[in-house]
Amino acid sequence: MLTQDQLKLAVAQKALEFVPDDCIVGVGTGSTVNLFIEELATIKGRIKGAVSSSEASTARLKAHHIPVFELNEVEKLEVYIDGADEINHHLHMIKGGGAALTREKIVASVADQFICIADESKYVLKLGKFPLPIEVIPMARSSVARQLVALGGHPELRQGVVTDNGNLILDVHGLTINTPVELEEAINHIAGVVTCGLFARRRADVLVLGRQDGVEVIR
Ligand SMILES: O=C(CO)[C@H](O)[C@H](O)COP(=O)(O)O
Repeated sequence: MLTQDQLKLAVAQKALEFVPDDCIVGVGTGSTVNLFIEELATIKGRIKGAVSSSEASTARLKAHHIPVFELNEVEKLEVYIDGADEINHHLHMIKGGGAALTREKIVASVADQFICIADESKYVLKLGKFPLPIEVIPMARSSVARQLVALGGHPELRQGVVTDNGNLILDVHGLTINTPVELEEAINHIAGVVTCGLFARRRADVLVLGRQDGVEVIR
């Protein structure tokens, strides 16, 4: 029986197959991506560098002497590699467990291919068991929370967390997510919401899924 960490390592290693030579790689955030950064360091001679989605990933990339580019210096990325908190068979995701959702969504938006790396515990029939993270401008915390309650959710302020952008995270429990694209748009239209952790409009293109019987690639 492989542990969750062993499954994460297996998908982090497999993800190298999706990294083209001479490219700048979009790099996500989280424990699975941390393992991917270790793997990326072993092939750093064949890439130009990375665009990072968080201060935490930037620090890890730099510690491995992988050049980190500002997104503003780069027109597009061939590939963006990131984890997820939940992913369904449409490759819609919930992300933001590491509070990096806004920068993740921005970097993912300029990538040709979004490769999601995840262990099988993340693969779900229906999104929503994992509370939906939403990045909120601090002054709008209460007004946004009230509108999320009107949508059927139970928002909870993530204690002690300030995002890399200086904002807050509301974790919304109990939402029924029947139509992820529509819900993502509805939440993103609430004044004061910076980004919602649904990645449905820009879903993953490939899921590299770590299972007990091997790594499965789902497109
Ligand atoms: O969205 C994220 C960070 O904002 C991560 O991708 C997500 O939380 C999964 O993290 P982990 O690989 O540690 O399970």
